[in-house]
Amino acid sequence: MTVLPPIEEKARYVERMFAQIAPGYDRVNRVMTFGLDQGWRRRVVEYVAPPVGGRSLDVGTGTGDFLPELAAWSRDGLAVGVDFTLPMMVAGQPKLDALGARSSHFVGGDALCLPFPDQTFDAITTGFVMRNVTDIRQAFAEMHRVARPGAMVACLEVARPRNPVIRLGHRLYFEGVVPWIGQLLGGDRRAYTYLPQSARAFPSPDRLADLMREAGWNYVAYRLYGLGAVAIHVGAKT
Ligand SMILES: C[S@@+](CC[C@H](N)C(=O)[O-])C[C@H]1O[C@@H](n2cnc3c(N)ncnc32)[C@H](O)[C@@H]1O
Repeated sequence: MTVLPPIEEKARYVERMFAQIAPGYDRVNRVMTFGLDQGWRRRVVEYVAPPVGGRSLDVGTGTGDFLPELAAWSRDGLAVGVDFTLPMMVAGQPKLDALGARSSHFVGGDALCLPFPDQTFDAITTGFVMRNVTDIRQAFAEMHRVARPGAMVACLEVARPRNPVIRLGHRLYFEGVVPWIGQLLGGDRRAYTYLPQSARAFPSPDRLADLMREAGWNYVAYRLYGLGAVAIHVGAKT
């Protein structure tokens, strides 16, 4: 049975879902990915290489898992996480407090209409967000608008392994086990049923690369990680 909402209800559905799972979100992520998710995020930040003193942006930041790494790279610069689900950012606030950095901030806002002027950021990241937006091309176009010339974007998202055996194992795990992990550790089976279903409906890595190009990004390329279960796409604003 599908739990995917109709497109016109998707944004509201997504916001409500993440508000509900916010307190257990990080815990479920670590368990569900066997602790690999933080390594993938570090790799994403390496790809965009925020310059010292520069400004970086994480779109759909959730609990702000990218922000400590972005802040570490830009040191006395600025790291901003934008999201439209307030409880996710509230759950992540202790991470920013622990940084003790005045230069990391959460901002409420929509990825499809970012609340920043043109050419503001030197580096842009986004992780596990594009599956949830109603218009992927528009989200990448907004990132392109707020990027300075020379800035890089990197996008971490789920993918479906190409090897048929791994693909089958991945499907059994993702569709059979993950919802139960979500129920046990996050208290919400439905949200973790949405996850594999939204992943199935998500464009292939090649198609996602095309959408980035159509949104204005140049030198778009991607690499697969986690036996092909996730992809990191990168692009540059020239
Ligand atoms: C799966 S979480 C990912 C959080 C974080 N990026 C990470 O790596 O863990 C997806 C996040 O995207 C946010 N999101 C989805 N659509 C959005 C939109 N249109 N504008 C802003 N945030 C959005 C959700 O609120 C949620 O916090």
